[in-house]
Amino acid sequence: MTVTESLGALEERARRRTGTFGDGALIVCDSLVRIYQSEGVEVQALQGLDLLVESGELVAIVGASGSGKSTLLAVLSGLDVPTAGRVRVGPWDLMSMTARQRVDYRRSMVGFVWQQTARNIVPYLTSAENVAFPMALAGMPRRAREKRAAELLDVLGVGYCADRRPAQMSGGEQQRVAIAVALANSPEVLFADEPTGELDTATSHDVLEGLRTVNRELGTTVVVVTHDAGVSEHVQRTVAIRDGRTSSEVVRRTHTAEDGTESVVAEEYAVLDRAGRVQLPREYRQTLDLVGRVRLALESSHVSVWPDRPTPPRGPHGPQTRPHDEPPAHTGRHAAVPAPGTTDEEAGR
Ligand SMILES: Nc1ncnc2c1ncn2[C@@H]1O[C@H](COP(=O)(O)OP(=O)(O)OP(=O)(O)O)[C@@H](O)[C@H]1O
Repeated sequence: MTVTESLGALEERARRRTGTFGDGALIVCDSLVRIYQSEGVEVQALQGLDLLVESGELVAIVGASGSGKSTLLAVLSGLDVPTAGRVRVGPWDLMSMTARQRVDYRRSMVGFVWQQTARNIVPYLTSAENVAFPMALAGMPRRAREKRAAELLDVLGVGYCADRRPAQMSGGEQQRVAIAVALANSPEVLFADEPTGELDTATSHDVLEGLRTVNRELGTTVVVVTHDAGVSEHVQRTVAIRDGRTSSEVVRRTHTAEDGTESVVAEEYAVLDRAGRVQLPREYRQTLDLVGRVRLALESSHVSVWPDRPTPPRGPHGPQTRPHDEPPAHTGRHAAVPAPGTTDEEAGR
């Protein structure tokens, strides 16, 4: 098959592609924008953020202070409404929910663990009573809620804390009890906002492992927002947010060698957003001196990016074959970035 034929086949496939962004995903954030007005100044906390989370995933969202993590979680938890975009969690459209639906969503679909333990658990109740409390509000009979509270505390490895009040437990134990409280009414999704923010490294490890156990054993989808760089060891996928957009992802997979030995392989990806934008890592840009504009070339299996430097003349006296480190001659498939004529409207934004 020639390169031209193969590109034609790719283009035909692209034309046939249908469906809405995020079909089938449990959580869909599509071009989310959140603008705050503060003393006459506009702050764009989310700048067209795209994110998909599948049912059953354990995902960490990381990013520097101010990158938009808490804003995203406030939107996903139904506490805040974005300025523009589309956001759906399961069957719930978070852009158009009524106040009543928002309460139902927060009671039945999602659970929360916050950084401040005092926000998660009531100080004068024991751990077992704390976990049973949301079940009592939901009308579950006493025996059933006592049984479920004991089971959840066991799953989180804090069964021995059942009769203790928060002041009689360490910060890590309190956060694991908080996870059990959040799971009391069997939410499909658990959101955790900096759950290890006030903990030391060893205790943080226990809390993150608690989230992993919940994901594995109860099948709950977990989204954890954190500064904690060590989090990627505990999750399948780490999504990095920069300037209110997803910028890169690290995916961890278990690789089984021919002799049966298993190892975990972490691969880093750049994120291609809905408008086709991708952020090149700084070290790539510096190494190849990519500044201002670059040339793109569509190949049969990949896209290459070339520095914008003059290429040697071609023709009867020029090189007949293309050296390995030069872009191919212009075929109409090259473009400066952004691609000429590609407006935001055309990109569907
Ligand atoms: N209520 C608000 N009013 C005005 N600006 C806000 C408000 N909330 C957040 N911002 C701004 O939006 C941007 C994103 O904030 P956000 O709290 O989402 O970031 P973050 O990544 O969670 O940061 P941190 O890790 O420090 O909590 C920041 O510039 C912040 O100052």
